[in-house]
Amino acid sequence: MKIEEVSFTDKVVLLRVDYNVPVLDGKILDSIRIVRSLQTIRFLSNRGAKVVLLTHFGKPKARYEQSLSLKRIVFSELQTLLPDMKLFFSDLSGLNDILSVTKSGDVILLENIRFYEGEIENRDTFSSMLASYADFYVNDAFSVSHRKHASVIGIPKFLPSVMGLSLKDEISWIQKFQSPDIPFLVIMGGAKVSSKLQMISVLSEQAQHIFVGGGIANSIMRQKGINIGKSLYENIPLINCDKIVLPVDVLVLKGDIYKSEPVVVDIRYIPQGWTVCDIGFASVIHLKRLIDNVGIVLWSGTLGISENEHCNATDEIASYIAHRTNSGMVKSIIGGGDTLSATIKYRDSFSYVSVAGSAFLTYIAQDTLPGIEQLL
Ligand SMILES: Nc1ncnc2c1ncn2[C@@H]1O[C@H](COP(=O)(O)OP(=O)(O)O)[C@@H](O)[C@H]1O
Ligand SMILES: O=C(OP(=O)(O)O)[C@H](O)COP(=O)(O)O
Repeated sequence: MKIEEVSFTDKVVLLRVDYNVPVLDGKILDSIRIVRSLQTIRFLSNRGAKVVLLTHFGKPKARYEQSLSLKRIVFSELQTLLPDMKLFFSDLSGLNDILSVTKSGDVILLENIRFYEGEIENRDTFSSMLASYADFYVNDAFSVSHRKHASVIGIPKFLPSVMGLSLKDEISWIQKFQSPDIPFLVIMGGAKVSSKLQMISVLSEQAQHIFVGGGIANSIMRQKGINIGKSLYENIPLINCDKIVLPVDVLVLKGDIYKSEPVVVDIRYIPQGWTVCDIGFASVIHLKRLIDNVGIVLWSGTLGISENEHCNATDEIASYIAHRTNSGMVKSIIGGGDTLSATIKYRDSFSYVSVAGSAFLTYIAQDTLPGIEQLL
C-alpha cells in the first residue's frame, strides 16, 4: 500500500520522524532532518489527518531528562518551519486530551519517545498502547530504520503502515548510486562504532577500499595491538579484511578534546594517556589518492572530532570530494547527522546527501532495513 492510496480524512496518524539533530549551546546546527520531514507532514495534514510526530532525541535511559526534551529547541524549530500550521506539544500522559481538542490537519509533536520504557526494548505492550491512539502508522525516518525499536518496527504490527515521502525519496536516490560496475570507496568514521562496523564485511565485498577514521579506526588499531592511549573505542570482534585502510598518522591531544591543540604522530607512536582526535596529514593525502581512483564515494562518520577547530581532516576531505564532484570526476553520497553538520558548507556540491549515517551504510550493505521491511 502506498501513502498516496490511503484516505486519511479525520484519521489519526502516528508519523515516525527522526529529529535527532545536532545541537550546540541550545542551537540546532543543522535542521536538514526536520526540513526533509515537512513534505510528509504537509501531505498528511492537507489530506485531513491529525498527525502525531514520534521521534527520539539523543540516548536517554528510559526516563525524562530535561536536556533531551523536545519541548523547547526542537518544537520551536518546527514552529519556525511550519508557521502556517497548528502545532501542539504533548507527552504521552497528555496525548488523549490533546487529541480530543485538536482537529483534522493539526500536528502534535510527542515528547522524546526514548523517555519511555518499552521503546528501545521494542515491547509489544508499548507498541500496542501507542497504536491504540491512531488509525495509521507512517515511517518517514530512514535514519533510524536500522533500529529494532517499538516506534520503528513494533507499531506496524498493530496498525496499517506505509512509507513516508522522504523515506521513499532516500531509497530511490541511494538505489540510483548502487551500480555494480563502478568502483567505489567507503569512508567510515564517527563515534557509533558498532552500528557501522557490523556492515564492514559485506561492504568490503563490494567496495574497492574502506578507509576508516574516528572511533572506528581507533577500535581497529586497538584490536591490532596498537596503543591508542585514552582514545574513544569499542570492543569489536576480530576483523580480517585487506580492504580496510587505516590512517598512517593521527592527530593526538591532551586535555579538553574540543579545545586543545593537537600534534601529529605516526600511529605506532601514540603516547600513553593522549587522545586520538583526527587523522593526520599523510593520511589525508593517502585518502585523496584513494578518492582519485574511484567513481563513487560513500561517506558516513566524521574522520575526527571536527567540533575542535584544530581537527580539519573532515573539512579538507569534504572540500576535495566537493571539488571532484563538481568537476564530474566522482559521484558522492554523504550521510549521518554529525557528518552532514560538519560538512554543511559543501552540501550543495555532493551528488546526494542522506540524512542517515549508520542506516545509510546498513541499507547499502543489505538492501533493506528492519523498519522498511515492516512496511512491505
Ligand atoms: N577520534 C575520535 N574521538 C572521539 N570522538 C570522535 C572521534 N572521531 C569522531 N568523533 C566524533 O564522532 C561524532 C560523529 O559520530 P557519528 O554519530 O557516528 O556520526 P554520524 O552522526 O555522522 O553518523 C562527532 O561528534 C565526532 O566528534
Ligand atoms: O543520528 C542517528 O544516526 P546516525 O548518527 O547514524 O546519523 C539516528 O538518529 C539514530 O540514532 P541512534 O544511533 O541514537 O539510534
